[in-house]
Amino acid sequence: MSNKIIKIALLDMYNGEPNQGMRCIIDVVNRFSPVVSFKIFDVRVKCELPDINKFDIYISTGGPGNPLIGDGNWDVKYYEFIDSLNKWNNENAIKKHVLFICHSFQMACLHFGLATVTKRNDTSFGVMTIHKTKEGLVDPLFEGLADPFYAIDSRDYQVIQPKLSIFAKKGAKIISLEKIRDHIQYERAIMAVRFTDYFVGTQFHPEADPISFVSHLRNKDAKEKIRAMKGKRKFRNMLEDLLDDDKIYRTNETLIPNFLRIAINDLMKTKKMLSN
Ligand SMILES: NC(=O)CC[C@H](N)C(=O)O
Repeated sequence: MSNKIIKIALLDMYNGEPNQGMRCIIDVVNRFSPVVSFKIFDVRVKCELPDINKFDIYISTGGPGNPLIGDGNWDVKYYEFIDSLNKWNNENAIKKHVLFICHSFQMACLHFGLATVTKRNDTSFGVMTIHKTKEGLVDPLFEGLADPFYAIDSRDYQVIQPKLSIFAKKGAKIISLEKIRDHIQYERAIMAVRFTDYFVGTQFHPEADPISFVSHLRNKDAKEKIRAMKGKRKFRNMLEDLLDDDKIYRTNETLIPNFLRIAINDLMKTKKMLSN
């Protein structure tokens, strides 16, 4: 493995299915290539998980299917792995920073007992507005993003019914929420959680770039499905949103870079302190 100072593990949760997420995450991580190197772990197909002694930063991706169900093997190991990172952070000065995206975010919320995960009535797919909570307004993950900001959402499941007493007990915070939906009976889903100072997760896809979205829509069936779901006008508006500098481009250029910058600064500081 390379000698670059900071080592990143990418936990591929895509179960071998074609996706845009990995390419986008690698693209963002490569913007930090002077100081970081990365390695990919195929969690669901090969049950691969990194050795926590060897990596500083972890990005756990989105993925297909029901987040409540694993195969009894990779999911058990994955949860044990999260526990071992948490334990590490409680016992060591040099911290492990983790970003959980979409499927991984849902699994982390379940694992920490913070909320309920249910299937939505319909798929959520497209450019969405994401609303910061009061705590989200001051969270460094969102620095440089407006309120609301825009992100790509792609999911059938939702994290709802937060158990606020468990949030309080663990010091976790809801930092963003879904837009207010048309029908009043729907609760707004949780779109991002700060689990600890070092673990944070988003329901949406902060790695997505406009090209990845358009590539997805080159599949005719996918395109027709989304167009039928949204109606022609909303579909066209969504395509226009992709071109705006301050929407998907802004989120792609801001959120994961914030996460990485915060983690790298913290690691450099503590590693230097300990070597003095
Ligand atoms: N893009 C994703 O990671 C989707 C997460 C989950 N499989 C869902 O459908 O809600």
